[in-house]
Amino acid sequence: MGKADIGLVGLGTMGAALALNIAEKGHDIAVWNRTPSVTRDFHAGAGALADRIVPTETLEELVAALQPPRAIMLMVPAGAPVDQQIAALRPLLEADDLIIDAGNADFHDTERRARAAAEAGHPYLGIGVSGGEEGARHGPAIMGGGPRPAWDRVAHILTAIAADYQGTPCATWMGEGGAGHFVKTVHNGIEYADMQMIAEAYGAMRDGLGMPPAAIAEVFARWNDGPLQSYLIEISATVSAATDPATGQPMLDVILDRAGQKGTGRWTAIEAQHLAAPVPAIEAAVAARNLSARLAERQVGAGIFGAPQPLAPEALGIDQLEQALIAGKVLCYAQGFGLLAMASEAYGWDLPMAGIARVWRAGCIIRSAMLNDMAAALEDAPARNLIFAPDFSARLQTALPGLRATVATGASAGLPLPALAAGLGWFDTMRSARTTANLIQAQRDFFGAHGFERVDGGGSGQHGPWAGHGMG
Ligand SMILES: NC(=O)C1=CN([C@@H]2O[C@H](COP(=O)(O)OP(=O)(O)OC[C@H]3O[C@@H](n4cnc5c(N)ncnc54)[C@H](OP(=O)(O)O)[C@@H]3O)[C@@H](O)[C@H]2O)C=CC1
Ligand SMILES: O=C(CO)[C@H](O)[C@H](O)COP(=O)(O)O
Repeated sequence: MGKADIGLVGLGTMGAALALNIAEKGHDIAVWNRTPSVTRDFHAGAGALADRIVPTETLEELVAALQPPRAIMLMVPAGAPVDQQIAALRPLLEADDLIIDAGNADFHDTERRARAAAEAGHPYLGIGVSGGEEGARHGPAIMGGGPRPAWDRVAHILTAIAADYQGTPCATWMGEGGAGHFVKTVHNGIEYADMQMIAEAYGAMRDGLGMPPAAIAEVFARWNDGPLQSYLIEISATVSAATDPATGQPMLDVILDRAGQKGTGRWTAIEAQHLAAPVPAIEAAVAARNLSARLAERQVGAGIFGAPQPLAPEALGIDQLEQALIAGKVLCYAQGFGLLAMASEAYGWDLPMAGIARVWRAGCIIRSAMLNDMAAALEDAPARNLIFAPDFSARLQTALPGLRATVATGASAGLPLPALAAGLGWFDTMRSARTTANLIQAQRDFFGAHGFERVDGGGSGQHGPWAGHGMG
């Protein structure tokens, strides 16, 4: 073999799968891992693809194995490991050699690294890759960010390895700097909300309707044949049907209810707050993961206040729950796309809103039938709130009664449905031509002389007849 087309650092779950995918698509790849035995084992297990893979044990060997101008992809944990790898590689590289961070990253880090690279005259890309191990192996969704010429240099490899949606590769350049990692972050924020809402429907079936996992699995499988068709509903059916080999119990019943998180949902909520973008369903999903971690405290709460009340079978129908999830899904995607639109404007990215929906149609964790219709709606009017697109306002009109019934019934019984309820609260505010923020303004003016605008005009900075009564 001559020099390899691309290099990869980090042969963990994602890196190993991506390397095999790249080799399978006919590109020679040189790989390096911090722990050399991992590289050796990976190469030994690569089967027929081993011929296209160059295992290396030092970064010098990795660099020497690559065709200049080189391109090296990092697939290591976010944060310090990425900075460490850039610092270790840069002195070994030539000016035009390209480093690509393909892991998840806080987009502020990507912006900082991209700035430093640009100042030194080096190309740098931050790309979001979604799809988990299976996606990385057979076709992920790829959200690129950084200088367009750098993207163009590797686009033929990235589009070759990406998922394919009816002939269109799910790999798109999103914009300069940290745009790709920002889009991936919001993807994950939506992922959190989508997963949480599905988990809430599971909770309503398990704790409200007293259904066993096998029956819940059948419901998820049925929903996956309808408007909710998606990877997350599909895998919810699969995991609900699984049995624990050790105990013979339903697998879900032996898994502790404490959810992990690596930080991307939290980044979404933080960025939304920075931009004053309202994404309460995503924030509720992040909070739900944080609450899940407080197991001992929740057990004290259960002891004092008691468990949720079971529901009578006629209190909540499975069809109503399905409608609740359809509405919830539209609402959390509308919030996510709203955040992307605000970020696009604030950071001057000109994000391709419909293109984002198109990239998410296959390969990624949030892939679903609905995304194709979202792409069409965003194509029509990229900055419009998704719930105002005729297709989605019609879906909401149909599904909202189910969401209202689910949230109301759940609240009466004490079933926690924080993301569905937050989605509904956002919707009901979005449809209020007059909210109650006039009272907030009066309160602010009373205690802090902050001023307000009047409905009959006169500009900002007007005051109520309570001047001098304020405390603040
Ligand atoms: N798992 C998933 O579903 C997805 C993960 N991602 C992102 O991909 C990236 C990799 O994740 P994943 O493959 O799951 O992680 P793994 O934990 O499976 O692998 C991590 C890899 O990074 C290496 N590594 C860890 N720390 C350092 C360091 N300080 N310096 C150099 N190498 C280091 C490890 O090497 P060693 O063998 O020596 O420990 C290993 O090869 C992360 O950014 C993650 O957020 C993105 C999409 C999906
Ligand atoms: O990026 C991903 C999927 O898109 C990773 O699987 C990520 O780790 C998921 O986030 P978390 O670990 O916080 O649940």
